[in-house]
Amino acid sequence: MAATPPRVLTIAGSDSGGGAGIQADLRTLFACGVHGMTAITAVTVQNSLGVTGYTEIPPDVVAAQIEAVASDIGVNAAKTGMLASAAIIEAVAAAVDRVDVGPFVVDPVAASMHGHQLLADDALDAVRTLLFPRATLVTPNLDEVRLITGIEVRSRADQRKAAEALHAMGPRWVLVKGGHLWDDPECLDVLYDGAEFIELVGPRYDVKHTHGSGDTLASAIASQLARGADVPSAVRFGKDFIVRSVAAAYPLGAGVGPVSPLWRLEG
Ligand SMILES: Nc1ncnc2c1ncn2[C@@H]1O[C@H](COP(=O)(O)OP(=O)(O)OP(=O)(O)O)[C@@H](O)[C@H]1O
Ligand SMILES: Cc1ncc(CO)c(N)n1
Repeated sequence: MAATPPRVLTIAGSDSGGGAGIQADLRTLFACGVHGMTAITAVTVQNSLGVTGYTEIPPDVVAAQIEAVASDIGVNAAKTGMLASAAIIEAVAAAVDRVDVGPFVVDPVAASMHGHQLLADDALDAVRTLLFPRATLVTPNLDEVRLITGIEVRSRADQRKAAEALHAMGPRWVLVKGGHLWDDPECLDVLYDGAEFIELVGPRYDVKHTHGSGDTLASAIASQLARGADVPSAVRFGKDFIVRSVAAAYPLGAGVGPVSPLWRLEG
């Protein structure tokens, strides 16, 4: 019998195309050698061309999934993805107050990469006031930064300004991802704890297939937090992991294919 691996809970939506959401999270957690568990918040109808609809899971069922795994299996770290509505965010915040989920990574997913909305407009305030103060780390992309802070990031200096504004909302650490800073020849993610900026620089690959990159990064980070790593070490691991996963991305369907953690399982 093998030892029980670290356990990570993802609180997120299902992507029927298998590229992002819960499916990307479980794939990444598996490749990172931890046990993945799920609290599903919504079921999206999605393929490589985009999202054509979704249905939300009742908030009490989302909370019950979190409590069921925490009370029996135990959670060494948790991450959130698509949360869909203010009511689901309220249920998640209340649940993580009731049970111990360990370090809590909040990826404030607002839209799919095709621009389809995955979070109700009136849920932004709940993200700011209920999720961020509970977060060990928040990992917004630049569109989410604009929605949450009103700051339009156009440069690396703007990324730092945005990190300060986000940190003032209460998370312990902020990671402002620079994937959408299209003019930057590199992909720079800025990590901030209220005192020090840490720059994580990676190559920018000229690939179309980057579906699920945010989910893969946040799950890889959570896998290391579950092993007891500190946040800068976990984020450095995550950055290396996503760079290799973008390099291993593959085409799928007629649209955008997923990044892939399969490189970690090969040879
Ligand atoms: N073309 C690329 N080449 C290398 N790294 C990339 C590329 N695009 C994004 N990344 C990296 O992937 C991670 C996710 O970044 P991004 O800003 O794209 O997040 P996201 O928009 O939340 O992702 P998603 O595509 O899942 O919505 C970051 O570490 C970013 O630097
Ligand atoms: C379910 C789901 N979560 C997250 C994203 C963002 O990548 C997506 N496209 N779909």
